[in-house]
Amino acid sequence: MAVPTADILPQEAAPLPAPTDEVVISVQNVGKMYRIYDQPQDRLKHMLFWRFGKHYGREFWALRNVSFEVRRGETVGIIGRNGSGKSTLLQIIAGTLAPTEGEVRVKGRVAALLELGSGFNPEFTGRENVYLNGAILGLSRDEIDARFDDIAAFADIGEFIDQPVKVYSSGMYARLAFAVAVSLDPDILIVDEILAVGDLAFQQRCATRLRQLRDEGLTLLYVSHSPDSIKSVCQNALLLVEGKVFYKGHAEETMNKYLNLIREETNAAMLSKEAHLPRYIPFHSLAKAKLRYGSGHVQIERVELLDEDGQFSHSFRFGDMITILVEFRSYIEVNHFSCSFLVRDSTGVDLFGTTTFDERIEFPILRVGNRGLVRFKFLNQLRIGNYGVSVALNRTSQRDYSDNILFDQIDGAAVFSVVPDISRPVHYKFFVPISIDYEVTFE
Ligand SMILES: Nc1ncnc2c1ncn2[C@@H]1O[C@H](COP(=O)(O)OP(=O)(O)OP(=O)(O)O)[C@@H](O)[C@H]1O
Repeated sequence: MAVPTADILPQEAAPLPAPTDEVVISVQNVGKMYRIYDQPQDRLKHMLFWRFGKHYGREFWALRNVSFEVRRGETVGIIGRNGSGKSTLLQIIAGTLAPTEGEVRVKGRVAALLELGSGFNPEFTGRENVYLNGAILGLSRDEIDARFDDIAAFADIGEFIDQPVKVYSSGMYARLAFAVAVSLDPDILIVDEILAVGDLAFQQRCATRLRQLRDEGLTLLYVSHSPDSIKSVCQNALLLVEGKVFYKGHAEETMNKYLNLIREETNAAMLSKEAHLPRYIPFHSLAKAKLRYGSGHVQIERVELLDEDGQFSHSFRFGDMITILVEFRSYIEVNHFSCSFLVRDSTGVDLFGTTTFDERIEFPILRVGNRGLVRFKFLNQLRIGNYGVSVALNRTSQRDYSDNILFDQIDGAAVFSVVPDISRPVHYKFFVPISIDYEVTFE
């Protein structure tokens, strides 16, 4: 078997180049208002009479009081529910939409991959659009000539490059748009969901390219609905809720806030069906954990990592048995209790884990004041690196999780590292036991 060469081996996330202090995007108190008309004739009336101070229709603020700064070399993900204002914000920063109020300042050459249909002239061929976009970004014909083959190779759309863009499928369009944007050396790249339309191989190529550009110091704004995709590409992230910045921080923290928000909404809906339960019990123990959420009806009291000898440890080798110990206490009576864990890599991407419910373990009914513990034991098959463990307590009895209540979840409840063991290299993210069989024919 060919041994993978070092350059294709995934490395432990190298420290990213620190963003400089230079602010390249400054968004100050930005708001975007749309007027919503209940009757079609109100639009006309508004156009005719607003000058005289008479307004028709309702104001709807897609964005309001949005302020933040992005430094050169920073990679910022933007997440939020449908309609939270992500695309509006990107369009305002890209300069294709004017804000109703506030100010945006952008320094440097910007390439924007916004929604399908923007950026290319549909009547021109792919080739002509490449030259058009290059010219808009300030490149000379020679400079574009020098890059054209790379762009065509990355887009990989064959003879369609000489067809008008209007006959492209959405995937082809996205391929060419991405290839053009990343090949023209922008200082700032703005990417909306557009990548989601390409096939999986293309999405992976895009993600690899974005990481490469990020490591070379590109400033990136990246909208996606996938927390994992944001965590793997961005250092920091913004969470938009109803047109406002709800949180800005490290990408993993922001994604946790986002998932938390969704879980809290689901929890509130679920708890409202169970009128006998208090809505929320304040956390008593481990309460300082930063990324903790849930209803508090059952609470995590302690999380420890143990080695084979039952000793506390935060450092393991390949092949070691690791035990995650979770102690909990119940503040209500609970039927269908379940405990789960999840291991994440150093960029926050979820790797593996399970729930006692999925493993078909049935707990007795917990009574008020009951304490208990769960030990998850697994053989460490991870490569060298740092890992975080999230732990959660739930109520679940349905296979589709439709009655799920999240009692308590602590992200990063424990951390550990896997240290080198030269006798057993692990080339990719983790190893799974593999049986190998071979045949050699001798002539
Ligand atoms: N031209 C418009 N007129 C009226 N309302 C609009 C207009 N464009 C956008 N909106 C509204 O502004 C809000 C924000 O829209 P936007 O497309 O920015 O959200 P988003 O977070 O990108 O959503 P998604 O995840 O669905 O793409 C939505 O409620 C949308 O309906």
